[in-house]
Amino acid sequence: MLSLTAHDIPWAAGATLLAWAAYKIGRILLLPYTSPLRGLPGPPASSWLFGNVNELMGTEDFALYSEWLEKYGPTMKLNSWFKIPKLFTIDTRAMNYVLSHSQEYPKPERSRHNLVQILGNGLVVAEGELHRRERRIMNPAFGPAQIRELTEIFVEKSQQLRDIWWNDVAIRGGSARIDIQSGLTKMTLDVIGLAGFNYEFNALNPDGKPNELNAAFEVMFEYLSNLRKSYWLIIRSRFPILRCIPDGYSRRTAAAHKVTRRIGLQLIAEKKAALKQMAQSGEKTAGTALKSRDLLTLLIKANTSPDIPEDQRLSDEDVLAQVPTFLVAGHETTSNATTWCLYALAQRLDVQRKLREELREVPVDNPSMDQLNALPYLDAVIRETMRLYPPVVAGIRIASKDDEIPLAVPYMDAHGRMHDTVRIDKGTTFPIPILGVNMSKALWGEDAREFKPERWESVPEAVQPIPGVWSNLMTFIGGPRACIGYRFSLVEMKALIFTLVRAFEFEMAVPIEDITRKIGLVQRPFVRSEMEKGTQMPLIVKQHVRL
Ligand code: HEM
Repeated sequence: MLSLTAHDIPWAAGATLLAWAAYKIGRILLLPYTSPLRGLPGPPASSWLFGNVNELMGTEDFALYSEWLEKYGPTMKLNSWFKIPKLFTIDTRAMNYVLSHSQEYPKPERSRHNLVQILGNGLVVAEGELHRRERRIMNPAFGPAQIRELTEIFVEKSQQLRDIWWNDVAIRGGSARIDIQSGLTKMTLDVIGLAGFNYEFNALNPDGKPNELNAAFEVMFEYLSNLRKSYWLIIRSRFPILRCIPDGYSRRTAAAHKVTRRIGLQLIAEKKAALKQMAQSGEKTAGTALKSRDLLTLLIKANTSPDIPEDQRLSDEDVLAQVPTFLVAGHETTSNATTWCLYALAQRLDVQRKLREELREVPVDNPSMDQLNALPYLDAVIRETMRLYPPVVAGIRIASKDDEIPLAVPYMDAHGRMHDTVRIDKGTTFPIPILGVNMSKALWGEDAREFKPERWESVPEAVQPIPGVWSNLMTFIGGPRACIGYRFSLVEMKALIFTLVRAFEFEMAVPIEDITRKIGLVQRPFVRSEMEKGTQMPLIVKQHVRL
């Protein structure tokens, strides 16, 4: 009989570990021959090692995906490293299935880990029962009535940005090259500070002091922008065991998290005290009424409402986690979308003129939400921007069990057999190609890649089944995990475009081919010949003189 001595145990453990690793590696390497995805149509791998990875890294603007989608149909197999098959589909039924079964298709652990570094442990990363509870308590704060109340802030801050640009342009004789993205990002930070927490960032104020919360977020964004460049960060996000090794990133993000935590706790304490005072005095004074419209106050109010059973309420830690979530999720997304909107208008001067004519008809400078929503061409321009330039270009989910995903468009395998479902194994990742669906020629027609606000006068039948929460678009995705802040960002964007396009004319400052995009949390613009300057969108901004 075989007996192990104490001396043999490390060897036995080592051998078991090796056998386990060999088994795992063997299984991965055999996936091209064993995966249920192997029968799907798709492009051949350009090499055994890289699969299609190199081609996809080199593609810009989704061009290669579009080409393959046209060639292989809406559901295909792409080859990852070692030719491991990856599912890629823009099939509307498949997406609807995955998005509506959000409990069975959560976000993969590694993307949640990366999101936590920037957004905190809030709604974006919560899963299961906690997510359901958080969503129930937070939904009312993002309803139309609440956004109506916030519109005043959107308009005021848009006007502050307009006045800054107006002065910049005036001292240069009525026309100047301006990096519009920088001003827009400051504006949306100020807005989310005030509308989210009644907190003044003063980012637009040229004489304002550096803000420590803003500085903390810059550190977190540094983590994010390095995520695609640093092999160490990529490996660390895939192998959780490595995360305990301290490095510069983890030290800096931990320090930044300390700052957001301290300020978040202070804000929560202030809101609770204000609500208590309001409850005691029994009525709203003008000051408290104004303060009580911010998202955090509404969330705290909803969390203590008698409609929510005690055991369903969020802990202070859960409420605190929403502070960085609102700030990050609600800040650069909207400024980014507005940047691309002005870029699109700078290329289509006819659209810009038509829009300005509509906006100039409005007799007030401070429109309400209802006045903004009643402008049909502004609405079409925003929809078209959100279709062609979605700030978040893709999402990702992972199957928590073996499953069969239904398809609207069946696929034909290599043996000529038709399939109206795709079989997937537990652990299969499911990308949500937001940009791919928004730009699909099969769904939107041959002119899908063109900026045409007029298309919204009659949208094609084919887009009706797209499972987006807003406007047949995937921009805010759909289902129980759809963007909670979509109404907020749409009205904010309308206020910005309303104010800026009435005051200025926008033209390209560099040739169109010189503008490129890089994808981080959002797709940011860069100038090819000035990459060292970082993200920017220079446009020629001219004071609009009414004839
Ligand atoms: C143009 C602006 C915006 C875009 C394009 C956008 C896009 C998205 C997308 C695509 C998701 C889903 C991510 C995923 O599950 O993979 C999402 C979720 C979310 N967004 Fe937005 N967003 C925008 C503005 C906002 C604003 C203004 C806020 C808050 C003030 C916000 C808060 C959130 C939150 C909390 C979630 C998580 C929802 C959940 O999982 O239940 N977003 N957003």
